[in-house]
Amino acid sequence: AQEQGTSPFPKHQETIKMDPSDQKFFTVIDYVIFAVLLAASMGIGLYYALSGGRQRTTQEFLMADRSMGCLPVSLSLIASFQSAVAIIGVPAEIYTHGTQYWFIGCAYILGLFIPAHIFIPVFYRLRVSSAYQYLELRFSKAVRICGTFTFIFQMVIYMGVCVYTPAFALNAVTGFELWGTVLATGLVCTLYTTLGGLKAVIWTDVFQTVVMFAGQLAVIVVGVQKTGGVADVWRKVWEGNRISGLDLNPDPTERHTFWTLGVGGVFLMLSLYGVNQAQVQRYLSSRTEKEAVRSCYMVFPSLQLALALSCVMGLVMYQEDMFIVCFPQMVIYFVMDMLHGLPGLPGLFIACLFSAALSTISSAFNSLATVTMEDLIKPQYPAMTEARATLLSKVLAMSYGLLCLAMAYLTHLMGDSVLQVALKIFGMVGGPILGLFCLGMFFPWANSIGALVGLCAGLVVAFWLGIGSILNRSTRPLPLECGTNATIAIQTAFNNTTLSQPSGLKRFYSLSYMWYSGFNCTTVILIGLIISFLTGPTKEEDVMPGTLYPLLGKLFCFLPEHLKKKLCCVTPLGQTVSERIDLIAKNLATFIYDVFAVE
Ligand SMILES: O=C(O)CCCC[C@@H]1SC[C@@H]2NC(=O)N[C@@H]21
Ligand code: NA
Repeated sequence: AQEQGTSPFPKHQETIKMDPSDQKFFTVIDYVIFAVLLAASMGIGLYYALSGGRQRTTQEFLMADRSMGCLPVSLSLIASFQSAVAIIGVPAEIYTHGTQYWFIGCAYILGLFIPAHIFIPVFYRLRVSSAYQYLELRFSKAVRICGTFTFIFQMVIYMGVCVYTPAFALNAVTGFELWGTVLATGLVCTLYTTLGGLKAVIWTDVFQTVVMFAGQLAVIVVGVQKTGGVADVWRKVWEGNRISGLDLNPDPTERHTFWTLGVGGVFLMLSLYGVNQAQVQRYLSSRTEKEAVRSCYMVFPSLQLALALSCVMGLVMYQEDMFIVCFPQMVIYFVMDMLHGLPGLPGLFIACLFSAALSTISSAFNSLATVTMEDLIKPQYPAMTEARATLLSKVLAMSYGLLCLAMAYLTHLMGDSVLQVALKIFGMVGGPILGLFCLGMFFPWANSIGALVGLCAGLVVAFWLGIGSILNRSTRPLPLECGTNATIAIQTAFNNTTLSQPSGLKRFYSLSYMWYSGFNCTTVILIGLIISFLTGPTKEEDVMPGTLYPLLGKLFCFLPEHLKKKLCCVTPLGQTVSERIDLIAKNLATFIYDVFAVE
């Protein structure tokens, strides 16, 4: 095959393992492009380490001096949760299950509108550095600590998946050195995050997002051009009935429908773009609240573009009639097959893959260092000097970097579809955290005990559901196209035996993973409210001003005033904390004056 200059991949190959000896994939220029990506990221890190305040304060290292504009913040918001998992996992999803997943784009409307008008104003006016400080202001220190540890748990696992995915996929197809890549990526990322702080993380995210879009676009252009044009791609895709229509099936155990993606996806988006520290930190690093809201709006078009690029990539792949086993590596297999012989393009795609990974794990490192510093260490050592605090933050970023490499190895053992693993993590852990914040912001009666018990119960139910679904996975048949002729025969036989509709607990376990965020968020709120009412609900006037959002007041705006007053809080969000404190101080002063004056 090499002689004829055709693709080095045999067609209809049963196994995908390529002979790693033929390193013909990468010419020198490809390695150069990959090296340039790492060097440029490193350069930005060094620039911010040696310029501005030279990262001497935690305000600069962790909050970028709250001086950022909406453009870099919005691109950084995209990059934080658009990793190699999406670049590899979404095309694989479209290839194997059709375009149903694209409907998650409908969740982006409310998924960004609600953060822009509810979560950002509350967090911004409280002038916190970490989202979990809100939990202490609204509830208690214990709730804040539990929220922080839950977030750390979620991001550490997610980081491992993000580092491991590109390296493992590349190694499986091209023999690209696995642990060398994991080490190189992890170290470069740890270095520029530790040296340059949030400013470096945001500006490398901007650069890496551009590389990410460029790489995906290149693959699509070459793919369409090789097929002979858009019309041919469309015809093949249509014939292979990859274009799935609007599936309005209300069954919550149906994996992907308009409801699980369009509605369940809203809760997933809120858990990420509403209350996840990585995103909240970016909102808080904006120079004004308006700038933060604008950056949230600007995320919408770029997120739709990112979704469209990865979905179209899955469709372009489909025109190849190669039957290969479906797993994340297949995308690399397809891309390497297609870009073969075009010097520089395989390198560009590798750079795209690692840009996606680097931009996500650097955001994870930085947000983990921030919450560890702000929520766990500073409250214990209030007298710590700024210099020591900044040094400690850098040590934390470094240690999270090394921990992430260890997590990468753990991912090796997971094996599920990486997109599913990532979304399940968000659902199982991000969902309860979202519930905790909603409990605090929308329900004034919620108290600390209710919040604590609600969070713990929510996590227990979430893990019961998540692990139960893995253990009880009725070996759902792989879609037909993903196998060789032999497996297709078996699948057809299997499909004919109508799967007995699971009942009871089995039905619970087969809940679509896209509903995990919504389900777990609701569990935390319900249990939190029940416990709060049982242990004495908080009175609205006792709640720290600025930590409530009158959602219920707005939802029930049609109710008569006296009912509304009783039923839900109507504290106008407009009052900033300082105004409310002044009001309380003035009332207190008058009260004291009255007392003594009488004397
Ligand atoms: O790419 C990843 O690392 C995680 C998978 C995508 C996470 C969610 S899906 C909806 C939203 N759109 C994105 O691009 N990321 C988030
Ligand atoms: Na990313």
